[in-house]
Amino acid sequence: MHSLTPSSGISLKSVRRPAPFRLVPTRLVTQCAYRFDSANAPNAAANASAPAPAPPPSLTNYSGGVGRSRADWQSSCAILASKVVSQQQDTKTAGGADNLTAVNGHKTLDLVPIDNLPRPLTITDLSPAPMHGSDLRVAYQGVPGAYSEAAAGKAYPNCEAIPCDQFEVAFQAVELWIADRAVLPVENSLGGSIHRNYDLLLRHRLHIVGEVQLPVHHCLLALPGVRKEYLTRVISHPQALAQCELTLTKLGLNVAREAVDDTAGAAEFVAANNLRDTAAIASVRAADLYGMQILADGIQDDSSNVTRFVMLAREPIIPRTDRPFKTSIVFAHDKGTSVLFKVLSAFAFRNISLTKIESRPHRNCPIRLVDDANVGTAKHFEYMFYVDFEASMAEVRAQNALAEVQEFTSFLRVLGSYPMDMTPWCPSRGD
Ligand SMILES: O=C(O)C(=O)C[C@]1(C(=O)O)C=C[C@@H](O)C=C1
Repeated sequence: MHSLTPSSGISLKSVRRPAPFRLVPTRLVTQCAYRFDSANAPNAAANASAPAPAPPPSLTNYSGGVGRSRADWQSSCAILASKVVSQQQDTKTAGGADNLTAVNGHKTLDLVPIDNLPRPLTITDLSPAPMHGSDLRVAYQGVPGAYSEAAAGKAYPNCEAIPCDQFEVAFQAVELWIADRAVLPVENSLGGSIHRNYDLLLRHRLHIVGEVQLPVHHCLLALPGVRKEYLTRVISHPQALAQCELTLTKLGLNVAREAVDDTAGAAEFVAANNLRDTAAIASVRAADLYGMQILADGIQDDSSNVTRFVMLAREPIIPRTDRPFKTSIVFAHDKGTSVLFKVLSAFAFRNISLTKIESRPHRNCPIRLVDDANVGTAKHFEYMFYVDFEASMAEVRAQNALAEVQEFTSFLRVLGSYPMDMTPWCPSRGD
């Protein structure tokens, strides 16, 4: 896939927008608050699939460890935040406590956490996490005009949307306290699951705190004056290309399809490079932002094209029973798929509906060999199973179902228990 980030050498100076965040690779894993997270249990597959990373170099002298208390966590994040490189921050004064304070918004952070002693709680430790409103910083993958930005706005009206060049960066932005939430696509009604984000949900320790379903209305965008006949290439996010596959053919476009990082980034790329033979599939907002002409409107293969996004936070929300909730879990068993029926029965017996099941390769143990002296060796694939079910973790039936599931699984983690998106159905529009 092409990357359209400024690092690809393409000058985007003509388009004025905040540059997406890019982070230096670093990993930090928080502790999971859910009772059913067996990641810390001996032999847990989670440990195999998401091993606690060695502390990054700047933390190697930090004998207090990471994640033992909220205060430790904040200090660690402050240090890790100093590793953040963004184009925005490059222009600011480099290094120093002031810089970190600006990034994290915690004026009282002690940035030299040398000793083992627990740090006293401060008033900032006790303040509740922001929920809605203009102060909330929400990370998304893509550039302004991406559907993920629209999803962030739907989930948290008036939030400050923070563009990130990769999904992984959006996770890290929350872990490093640069953002309060991340909003990430997990599945589309036409294109299916966004597998990368399932894998990242497991690798990182953020919690799903909500979901939004966004009608996705695609347009074919080209530079002003360009006609369809001039086109030799259409570029967009692979999901968007997949969602418009049939319509592109129906439009009689004999063009190469090329995948890039995000839809709006595709529009920006065409505009910034004055490409008259290339169209982008993106939103109406992207057309406005990057001065593109709409050659065809509503080109998704199905008018009810919807993408489901999840909202992620450092802390889980407290599950409730006064409104419809969904719970997302991931589990594995070292005896392969034979456990699946038992797990599904645990929900069926309690009348709990499953809304989604997804399997992904078990990264640490992808193949299981079963030797039969007479016949040879069977090579079975091993999986992580992701299940969404319609119940809140505050409900006894959900707790009992998971207690039963835990008996059959070598690893079980609750990714989040959160309110379902119950907004009235309104099919895809161009706004
Ligand atoms: O490229 C974008 O605009 C995105 O927000 C990403 C994304 C995706 O990953 O599926 C989101 C919604 C649409 O389904 C198409 C693309």
